[in-house]
Amino acid sequence: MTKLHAFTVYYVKKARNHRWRCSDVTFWCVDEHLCNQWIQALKELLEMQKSRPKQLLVYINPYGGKRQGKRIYEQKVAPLFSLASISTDVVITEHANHAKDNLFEVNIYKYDGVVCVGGDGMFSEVMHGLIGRIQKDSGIDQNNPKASLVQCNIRIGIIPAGSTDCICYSTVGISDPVTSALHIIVGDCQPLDVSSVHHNNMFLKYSVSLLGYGFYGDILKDSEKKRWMGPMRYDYSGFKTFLSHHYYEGTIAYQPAKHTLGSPRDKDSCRTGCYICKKSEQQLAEQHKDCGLKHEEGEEEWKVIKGKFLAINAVNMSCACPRSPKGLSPAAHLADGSADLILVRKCSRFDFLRYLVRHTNQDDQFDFPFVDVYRVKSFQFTSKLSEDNESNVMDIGKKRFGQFCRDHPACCCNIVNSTWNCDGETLDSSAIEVRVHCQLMKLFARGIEENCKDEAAYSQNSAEQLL
Ligand SMILES: CCCCCCCCCCCCC/C=C/[C@@H](O)[C@H](COP(=O)(O)O)NC(C)=O
Ligand SMILES: Nc1ncnc2c1ncn2[C@@H]1O[C@H](COP(=O)(O)OP(=O)(O)O)[C@@H](O)[C@H]1O
Ligand SMILES: [Ca+2]
Repeated sequence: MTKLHAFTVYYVKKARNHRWRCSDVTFWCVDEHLCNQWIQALKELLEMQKSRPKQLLVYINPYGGKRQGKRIYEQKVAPLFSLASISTDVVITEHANHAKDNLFEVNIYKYDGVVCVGGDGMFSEVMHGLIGRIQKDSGIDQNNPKASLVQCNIRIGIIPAGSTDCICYSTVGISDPVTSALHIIVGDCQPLDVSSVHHNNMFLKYSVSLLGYGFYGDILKDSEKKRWMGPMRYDYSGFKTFLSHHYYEGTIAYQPAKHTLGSPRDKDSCRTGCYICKKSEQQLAEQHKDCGLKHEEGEEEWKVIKGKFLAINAVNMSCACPRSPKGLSPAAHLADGSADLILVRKCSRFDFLRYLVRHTNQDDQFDFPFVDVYRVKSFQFTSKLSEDNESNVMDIGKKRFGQFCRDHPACCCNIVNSTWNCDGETLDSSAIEVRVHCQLMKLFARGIEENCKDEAAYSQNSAEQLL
């Protein structure tokens, strides 16, 4: 009978398996003044949330994964952004490198973040654009492998719409567009280590997830020809590569990561608020403070390993994905300034299969005599082919390996090199120099949250956050 006044509050509701959903509740009352007071108070509270983005630059790869990027963004993400009063500039990419090139042209500083809708390859492109742009604007030469790179404070949000979506899964705990959109809206921030990859004093790429030679390099190379198959191409090429059972000879030199507290065989993994990553953040801040007195990194010890390898994988994060929920290195940290270097030596097909299967169950994939894992802050790799030509792996910077393969007689090229898979894109050189840059960039994420024991009680209590 009486006139009612109302307002609706939208909030995040946590569901199972790290999934977030948007829910709403409407409040009614008869007193108009009281209702307005509530609205005003809530608006002021929201205004105080300084970490929430107001303006975003969005890149959509319409051809990633199952080619659903545009639909996913328009139907699931854009309505949430507008509900949260976020304004967006949207670019639908027309070709590879469109997003990357665009980031060198636009005024990136007017945005609170960049969103990429696509897979790991698309994320990689946006990250290269953003990190490259910041270095350019700061006068840093990316070709110098020893350069101290400038941290990028413009956060990247990943709306998963690719094939593997390992970076999203490893930083959020699930590949789900709505969950990722909500992490962007509430303004989460997760720092991330980035590896730089050089060859011969020339910058090649950055990597945040997997740098893989041998098995994962060969899968990627074969699967690129099968793009029309969509995400299935990795199963097809994976099976084919497994049967081919190629191994590669080479030398690895690495510098152990002595600054971090963890080890790759730890039972605990990196979770929201991880103290090992916090410790690295403190060390980084101290380094920035007394940068004049910085100790020479190059002086520290190098360990050298020669051998025949089925796979060489360097991962900056666990690389968990729906295919392997605990990932390639379950105890790797998102932001500790180190990478886990996994060496799988020549072994039988059966043993290699046992190793692969352990990525999908609870057994320890490092507990094999032919698998070694090291936590490193930098490493170099040279294949046997290049080595025969040039001798000292420690001096790869001075030499010109690229020349060798092209000039080599065709007859030997069957036993040649594999290629590096760098976050889902192939590299042209096999000889590379890699260095981990602690927390070089930031994501709209908070790492994987600890599983709650009582999920039912959880969703009723503190788990809700105002939109
Ligand atoms: C019985 C056999 C079991 C096989 C389990 C093997 C574990 C699979 C672990 C995959 C780790 C993938 C790391 C992520 C790589 C992506 O950057 C890349 C590119 O992803 P994108 O296509 O851009 O989404 N994907 C691949 C397969 O190379
Ligand atoms: N419009 C486009 N046309 C063709 N390729 C594109 C386009 N936009 C982006 N790309 C490239 O597609 C590659 C793969 O995209 P990604 O979104 O990672 O999908 P997937 O996970 O299926 O590999 C990226 O390396 C990116 O550079
Ligand atoms: Ca790391």
